[in-house]
Amino acid sequence: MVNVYSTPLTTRFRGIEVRDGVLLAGPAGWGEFSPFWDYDDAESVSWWLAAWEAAHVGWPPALRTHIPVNVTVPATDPERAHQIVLASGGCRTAKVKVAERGQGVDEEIARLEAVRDALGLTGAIRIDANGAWDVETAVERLRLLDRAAGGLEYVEQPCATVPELAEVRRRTSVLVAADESIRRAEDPFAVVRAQAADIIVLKVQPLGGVRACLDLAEQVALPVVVSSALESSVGLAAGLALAAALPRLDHACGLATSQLLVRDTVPDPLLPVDGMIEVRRPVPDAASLAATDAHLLDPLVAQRWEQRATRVARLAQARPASSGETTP
Ligand SMILES: O=C(O)CCC(=O)C1=CC=C[C@@H](O)[C@@H]1C(=O)O
Ligand SMILES: [Mg+2]
Repeated sequence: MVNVYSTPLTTRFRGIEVRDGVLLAGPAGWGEFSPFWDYDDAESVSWWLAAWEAAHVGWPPALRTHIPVNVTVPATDPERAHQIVLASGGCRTAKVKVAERGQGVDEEIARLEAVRDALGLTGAIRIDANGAWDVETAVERLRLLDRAAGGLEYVEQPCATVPELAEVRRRTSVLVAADESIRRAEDPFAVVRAQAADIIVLKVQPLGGVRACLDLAEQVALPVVVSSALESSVGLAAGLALAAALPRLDHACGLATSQLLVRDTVPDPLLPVDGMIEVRRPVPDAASLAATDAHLLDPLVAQRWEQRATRVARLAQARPASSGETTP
């Protein structure tokens, strides 16, 4: 039986209210395999490779001991957004979700004003539209939201496609970060060729592991923000390992998302203190595994994960290995 975890989220995020996934223990430590349910088996192979690397290979040496992180503010009302920032463990950067279906610009402005109020004048605010805007909407919204925030550090994935990102980047002074255009792209270098981004967001699981991300960062040669895929602390540790191993790290990382989970899979979750998370690798124990055990909470979900992990592991084994890679 594999370890399947499940936990409610404190606030609805990315359209989901529960986070679940598989935890693997191997000779190098624990790994997490938790592709969102909208990723099919083929797209989930890179998530499997990241978990396999964590459990069987381990990560390159850390160059730093603490990583500055952003608090992640879901598309919630201003009062709650304010509270989330104040309760963030001293984060000096906030990433605020915008472009939520059913919400309008007034709600976004109110959210950003509340976040600025909670952060004070010196904090940084970034926003993430998850590709929801067309170019005209992006240019217009950025003008309003930049003002409401008292200055934006950057906008993450304002539009869906690379040409659109490039056009937004040309037409606004707000810096543009690429997320989905890197992690879900056939060709992550299209962003570079089109000069479509100032910053790239790297997520360890969708990009196939810490080493794969380090290689990508080297080749892309743009500033990097390491962000989570909303994992439990077992998966977050891989993001921290990447942030710690990057030769350069100029921005806070999106790794404080254990704060969005009602329960974590380890007794000592990766949470910020003074806006930084310590680079370490927490280990699940019997109590934390039992408290999040999907076999007890939702046996059907546990079964779906076991089947999914088996299918995706098979696909991972069947794929041709790239040169120098340790294969599962
Ligand atoms: O970057 C952060 O602050 C936290 C992670 C985060 O925002 C995301 C994690 C996983 C899925 C995404 O919808 C979302 C993102 O788009 O960056
Ligand atoms: Mg994003």
